[in-house]
Amino acid sequence: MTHTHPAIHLNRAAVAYAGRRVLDDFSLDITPGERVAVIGPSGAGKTTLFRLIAGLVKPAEGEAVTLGRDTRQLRGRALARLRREVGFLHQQDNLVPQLRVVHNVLMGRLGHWWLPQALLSLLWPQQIARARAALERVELGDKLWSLPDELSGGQQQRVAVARLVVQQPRLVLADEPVSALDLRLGREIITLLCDLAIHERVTLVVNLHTLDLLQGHFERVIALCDGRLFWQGPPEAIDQTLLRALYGAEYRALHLDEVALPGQSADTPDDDTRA
Ligand SMILES: Nc1ncnc2c1ncn2[C@@H]1O[C@H](COP(=O)(O)OP(=O)(O)OP(=O)(O)O)[C@@H](O)[C@H]1O
Repeated sequence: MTHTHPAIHLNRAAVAYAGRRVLDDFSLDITPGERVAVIGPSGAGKTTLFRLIAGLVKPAEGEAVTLGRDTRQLRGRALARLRREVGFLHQQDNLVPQLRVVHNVLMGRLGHWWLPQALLSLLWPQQIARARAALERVELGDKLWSLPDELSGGQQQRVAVARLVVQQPRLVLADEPVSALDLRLGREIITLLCDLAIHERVTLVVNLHTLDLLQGHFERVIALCDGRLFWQGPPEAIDQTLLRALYGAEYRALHLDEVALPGQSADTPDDDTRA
């Protein structure tokens, strides 16, 4: 199926909390299947941007259209349909600790099931083969019956990716999905997300604090500062001058001068360079 409209269309959108604007005059188009990283200093509005795209907050001004639906108009069933088509991945707490991995993965199907099937699945998981296949894709096929607490942080994030696999969303919004992981594990998760985006033609938007992971994964980077679009372009165009201007006082504290940027091929780690 071809989608003629952009996956995300923001037109001069503004978001305010208690009268204070935290996103302003924000225009952005993201095409279906595009892989985009969102960067910027603390408090720049990155999470708010994700909430706007997901329809969790409405624009105070301008418009926000996600997967062809104007989020200002969305209620009831239309909102539920959008939720089914948008997959989320957070920094942590993606899994329900009381539920075994198989149930957590199959929660990705909840939006597709009728209530009786969802309830039945809690007693005896429906579509175990589907859950197992998704877990094998993230190399956790042997953890079907484990509890989340029995898994490492990296494994828990991979289970959350397996849940996205069974959900089959058209758009994945990943808000700091690797901030709690070390660089190697973070790279694994970003690679899995990008593989999902490439093979299933899912649009992927990732709020990324670990700038070393821009290398080889994303087609476009969007930089936010003070609630506005500060810069956008290909990862290779990012240099230290841009990072210093974008992050200001945080530049040194975050050791951004040590980041391996995509444009500095001599210093970049040996990594997957598909994009
Ligand atoms: N629910 C809320 N009520 C009031 N203010 C909020 C709320 N959520 C966020 N803010 C404020 O909006 C601004 C943008 O916050 P947001 O979480 O979008 O930034 P961010 O770029 O994701 O930051 P970080 O990288 O630190 O997570 C901040 O000043 C924040 O304090």
